[in-house]
Amino acid sequence: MHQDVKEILFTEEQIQKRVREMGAQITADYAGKTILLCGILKGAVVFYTDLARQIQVPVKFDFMSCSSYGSSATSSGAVTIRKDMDNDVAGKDILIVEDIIDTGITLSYLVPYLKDRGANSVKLATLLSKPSRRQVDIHVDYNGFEIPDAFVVGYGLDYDSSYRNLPYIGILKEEIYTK
Ligand SMILES: O=P(O)(O)OC[C@H]1O[C@H](OP(=O)(O)OP(=O)(O)O)[C@H](O)[C@@H]1O
Ligand code: HPA
Ligand SMILES: [Mg+2]
Repeated sequence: MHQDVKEILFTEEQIQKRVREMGAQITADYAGKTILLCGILKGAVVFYTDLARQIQVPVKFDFMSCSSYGSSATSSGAVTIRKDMDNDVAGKDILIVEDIIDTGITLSYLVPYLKDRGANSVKLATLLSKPSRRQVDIHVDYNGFEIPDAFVVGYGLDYDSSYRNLPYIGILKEEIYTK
């Protein structure tokens, strides 16, 4: 285990099992359709590539970049779009893929943004959810795990751009982000 990690919440095996279940559910729900998978850079990348390979209806890949955390452990509250999708979203069935929903500020900004541009449907797949921290009420269609109010890293999730490549999800030691 990495020395900055206090506790492992989900092992590689537990994550893979849950991602397979989510892929099966999405495959069943989208039968006969093509999904435009919109990954939110950068945290979602690891989950995105695993989830996409568990979905058995046609998918197209696309990404957006919009950041609110920067190099902090708390949300700035302001969402800025750094990179938009390349595809025209009108008439498409979009599945937004996120690593985590925390305050809900990022997703509550993105969903109306895409719906207003004429998407046929916009659904959400998040690997993690921290319900105790929610500031905006938002419906998540597919969620992997609910987690307690702790800052987590690994499997794509970072603190100040580090730890994204850890294969598990762990709680970061408080002394790392309070110093
Ligand atoms: O529900 P919220 O409180 O809005 O938090 C969730 C968002 O914060 C993180 O992104 P971040 O801004 O850290 O960018 P990153 O994915 O590049 O790390 C995470 O990947 C989500 O996009
Ligand atoms: O717990 C978290 N870890 C990493 N990034 C995050 N963005 C929102 N919450 C978190
Ligand atoms: Mg981040």
